[in-house]
Order: sequence, then C-alpha cells, then structure tokens
Amino acid sequence: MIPRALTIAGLDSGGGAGITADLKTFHALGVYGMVALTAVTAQNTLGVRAVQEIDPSIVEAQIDAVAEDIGINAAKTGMLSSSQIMEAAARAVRKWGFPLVVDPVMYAKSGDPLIRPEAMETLRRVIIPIAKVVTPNAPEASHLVGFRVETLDDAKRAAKVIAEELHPEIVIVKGGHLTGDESIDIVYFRDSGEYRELKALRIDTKNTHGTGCSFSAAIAAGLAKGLSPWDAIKLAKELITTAIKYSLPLGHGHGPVNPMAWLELRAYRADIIDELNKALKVIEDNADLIGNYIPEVQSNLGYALPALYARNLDDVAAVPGRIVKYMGKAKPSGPPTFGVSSHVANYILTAMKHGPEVRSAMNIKYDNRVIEAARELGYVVSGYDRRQEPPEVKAREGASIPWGTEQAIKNAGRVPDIIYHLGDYGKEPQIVILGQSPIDVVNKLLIIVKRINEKRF
Ligand SMILES: Cc1ncc(COP(=O)(O)OP(=O)(O)O)c(N)n1
Ligand SMILES: Cc1ncsc1CCOP(=O)(O)O
Repeated sequence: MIPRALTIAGLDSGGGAGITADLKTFHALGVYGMVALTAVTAQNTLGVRAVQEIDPSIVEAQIDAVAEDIGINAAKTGMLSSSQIMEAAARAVRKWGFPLVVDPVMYAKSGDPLIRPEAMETLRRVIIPIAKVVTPNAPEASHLVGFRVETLDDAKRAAKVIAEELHPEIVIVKGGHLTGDESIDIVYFRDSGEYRELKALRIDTKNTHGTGCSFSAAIAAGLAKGLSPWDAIKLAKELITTAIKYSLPLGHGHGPVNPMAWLELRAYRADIIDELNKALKVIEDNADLIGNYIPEVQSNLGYALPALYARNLDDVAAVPGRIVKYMGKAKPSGPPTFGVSSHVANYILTAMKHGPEVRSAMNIKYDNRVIEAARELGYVVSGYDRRQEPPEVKAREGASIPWGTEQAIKNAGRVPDIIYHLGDYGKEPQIVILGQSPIDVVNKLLIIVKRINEKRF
C-alpha cells in the first residue's frame, strides 16, 4: 500500500515554505503527497508581498476530491488565513476522519502575518480541537495561551494549557525560538499527562524558512506510514535537523530549509560508492600499468559528496587500507567506504572550496615524466614546496595538505588537474591527480601513463 498524505496549506512563491516544503518532505519520507491549496502568497525569503485566499468551497472540494478517489492516510494544515477556510477544512477533516497534524501558522519568518486577526479564535475553537498533534513554536504558543513562552518551563506550562483548554491529543511546543546550545521541543500527551523532550544540537543559520512546515509535514508523513505518533515525531525531529543543517543559502533573507537532504544524502552516498567501484575496476583492469605509479605510502582514490553536503573527512569515500602495489600490480585493499581517507580527502575538501565541481582525487608516486607528460597534454600542473610550510602549520595535525593545496591553487590561479610536491625530510614526494569524478581522475592517469609509455618507444 502506498502511504498517502495531504497538505492543506498555502503556496509560497519562493518555494521554501507552505505546500512546496510539505510535498518535498512527504516525498523525502517515501509518502505520496496531495494538496488542498488555501492561499497563494507572493513571497520570497525577505517577506510576503501579497496574499490571494482560495474560495473556502474550493478548499473543501479539493479535500473531498482526493479523499474520495485516492484516499488520505494522514494530513496536515499550514496557512489557514480566514475563519471560513478553517470551517471548510474542519468540515472535510471531520467527514473523512483522517489523523490531522496542525501547524498553527500565524506569521512568516519575515514577521508578515499569514492569518487574519479575527481568525485566531477560530483556530483555537475549530482547528486545534480536531488535531491529533499540534506544533506551535514559542511565539505561536504565546498567542494561544496568553502568556510569554520564553523558557523550557514556560513551554511545558503552555503545552499543558493548550492540551487541556483546546483538546488536541498531543502538543509539541518547539524549541527553535528559545535559547541554549540545544533546540529542545516539549511534547505533552493530553490523555496520560506525560511530558517528553526532543533534543538536537542548535544549528547556527539564518536559513530556516519553512522549518515549521517541514516538521509538521514529516509528522503527517510518519502517521501516514503507520508509525506511532511518538515515532513519527522523533522521525520528524531527525528530518528537520538534517533539513536545517543542509539548508540552502538562497535569497537575501531567510533561505529555505532543505527537506530533500534526507533523500539526497542517501542517494549521493550510494552513487559515490558505485562510481568509485567503477573506477577501481578500471584500475584493476590496468593494474600492471598503474602498479608502477603506486608510492611507498600507497595510493588512495577519494570521492566527496557534492559541495552542499561535503563538510568533513566523513563526507569523502575512499579505499580502506588504500590501493597497494602487490606483485607489481595496483590492487585496492577493500571496498570503498566513507571516512577512511585523511590525506586524499584533505586535498579534495580544500580544492572544493575553490572549485566545487572538483570532488575526486588520487595520489601517485612522484615521477618527473608524469609532470612533463601532463604539461604536454595540456593539463594544468601546479606544485608547492613542503620546505616552505610555516612552523605553525606543521605543528597542527592535518593542516599540511590543506596549506599545500591552497599554495598550489594560488600558484595556478585555479584548481589544477595535477598538484605535486618534492617532499621534505622524511616526507615522500607526491603527485595528486584531481578531477570531477573518480573515472575522470583515473582516465587522466591512464592518458598520462600511456603518453609516457608511447614516448619510450
Ligand atoms: C504559504 C506559507 N505557509 C507557511 C509559512 C510559514 O513558514 P515560515 O515563514 O518559514 O515559518 P515556519 O514554517 O518556519 O514556522 C509561510 N511563510 N508561507
Ligand atoms: C600518506 C599519504 N600522503 C599523501 S597521500 C597519502 C596516501 C593516501 O592517504 P589516505 O588514505 O589518508 O587518503
């Protein structure tokens, strides 16, 4: 059975919040998404310029249409700007009886209102009472309870008041607007009177547009998949933390969160392992040729996640135990794995700061013929001198390669195809071939090696 969820919410023309955030979230969690549009907003990351509400009868008709034909396992509400739209949505929810998550949207991140003042009471009286889960942030909770929600204790008190006065089954007062190193959400279960906390490290970013939309959509998706409310809430917290960590620096205001990160990270990681395996197969097919270029320290071939996701060594896959020289032939020691390279991974991560498309590299033995052939073939070759490395860089673990890579990039005026150094006391000279993918790197290596061999005869 394909899980199906509905969002009853507004359109953000900027694509960061509202139904586009919800549909991305549903999809990222493997749930088929449907829409009952409540309003069109002319909006970007800076604010809301205009709002056109949808006729309430059309809101109700949209819900009826999908419920009758496709079926709704769970739904969420977002922007419900008028009492009439709320009444229409509530009628349809009661008629079809699906579990409902209510994000009590009041203001956009920019501070612009998304609800008519006179509809606040309808939100309290008509919408929140039919919610299985309601997800106010601290300012929204303050509006609902009539006192300021600024601390965790306030959040606890507000959650209980909302549950007892307005009767949703579960209240989550979100901690995003509170202070502290952690973002702590308070979850209150009306029937048992139980409190639980959801914690995540606070991420320092202004790009949080659509946070509440994606969080509530993720809970609805979890419910649609048949998870218990608590499991759906925990999943939503994980998804939104990832979506904020990899949020998008777009626009001049609050950029959008990235719910697709949940899916993309998994897809890219699988793709990177596939691409490395293909390139390692080419190395094995040319093991004799490449064996001559494996250095004392052995070789590695690395491939990083795309720039948005490549933050540290764990985001680069390479060969555990490196590519060794065995009986004169190049031989990968193990299957490509994330987080096993430091040297090659550092070349890649530093190069990506200057050329985000350069995501792969392989180190080989220093051989002057490689440098000459590469230059003849038109590759950009740039070197650095390890003996010039400042003592404070030398003293810092893992700082030498980023420093050297920066020098080589500066010398070339761009990210080169080849970086080399001639070594230092106790340090073997090295050549590193860079490229957009592992196949690109291995092809460059083979073209160079074949050129050297041609010249010999
Ligand atoms: C059409 C529409 N719906 C909802 C919102 C609210 O989103 P945002 O401004 O990012 O606030 P949170 O979702 O994070 O609470 C909106 N701006 N537009
Ligand atoms: C030791 C060394 N120094 C430069 S490249 C290299 C080999 C590959 O190292 P890693 O497996 O950490 O990428």
